Amino acid sequence: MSDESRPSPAGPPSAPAGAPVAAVIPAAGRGVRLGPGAPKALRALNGTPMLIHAVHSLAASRHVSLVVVVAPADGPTEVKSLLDAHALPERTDFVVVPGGESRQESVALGLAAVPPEYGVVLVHDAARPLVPVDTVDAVIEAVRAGAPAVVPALPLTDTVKEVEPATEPGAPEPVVATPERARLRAVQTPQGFDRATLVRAHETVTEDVTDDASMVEQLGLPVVTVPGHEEAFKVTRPLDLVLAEAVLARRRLNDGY
Ligand SMILES: Nc1ccn([C@@H]2O[C@H](COP(=O)(O)OP(=O)(O)OP(=O)(O)O)[C@@H](O)[C@H]2O)c(=O)n1
Ligand SMILES: C[C@](O)(CO)[C@H](O)COP(=O)(O)O
Repeated sequence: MSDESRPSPAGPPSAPAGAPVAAVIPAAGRGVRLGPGAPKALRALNGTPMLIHAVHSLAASRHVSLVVVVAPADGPTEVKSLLDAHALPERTDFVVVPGGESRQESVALGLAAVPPEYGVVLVHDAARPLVPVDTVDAVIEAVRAGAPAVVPALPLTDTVKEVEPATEPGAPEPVVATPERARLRAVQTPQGFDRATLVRAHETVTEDVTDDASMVEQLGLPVVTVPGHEEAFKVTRPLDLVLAEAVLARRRLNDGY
């Protein structure tokens, strides 16, 4: 454990009280599941790039004083111009770094650009552009209260089956088990961390994972949930673009966003 963490002889490492908060936004993915086009984070939602919506959502929290955007490997200049072209809160600093081949690598590159004084680090998918600020703040509050890792989570509405994956696309897959749905959660971002814990997780875990919190689980440290939000959904497939634009239209009607 690094000296940056709060001394905690009896418990897990935790962020120093009142530690400043940085957000790392991985935005370097191609968006293959969305279909052909520009990198997903640069595609427009109601005329504004998804990434700009995501940056606004994180910078809306008065606790977030640094945002590190992890751009497509060949796109930092374009992303810097995009950030310059949009009005963003003056109390927040913005940094852009090039991303890697996988989400995990991109997060590690973004994390390396966070100065050590930021004791709390959020990792937020650019592909979740509409996360409400209350969700962001709930994650920050739980990390500041002493949890080394916090994830926003929602109960599932579908029943989930474990299968023996087919080797050919579309082939029937034998069902192996039906996990008890009441014990399952779908997790979202931002995921929040004591900075030293996240750095250690990225230094230690080398296998592929699909979220950062699972790396902390592998260290044997506790990860806790806070309530997620249905508007924090991930834009993954084309129908998600329709939903995101509908959410924006509803917000515009309700509060002029
Ligand atoms: N090499 C990568 C891959 C993904 N991401 C980011 O990680 C987040 C979650 O990934 P996902 O939704 O899977 O995005 P893509 O990898 O772009 O999607 P796909 O798998 O459909 O290509 C996105 O904000 C994406 O930009 C990243 O920064 N670097
Ligand atoms: C991190 C994440 O958004 C949590 O649900 C998710 O695991 C990212 O998955 P993806 O397949 O890389 O989009």
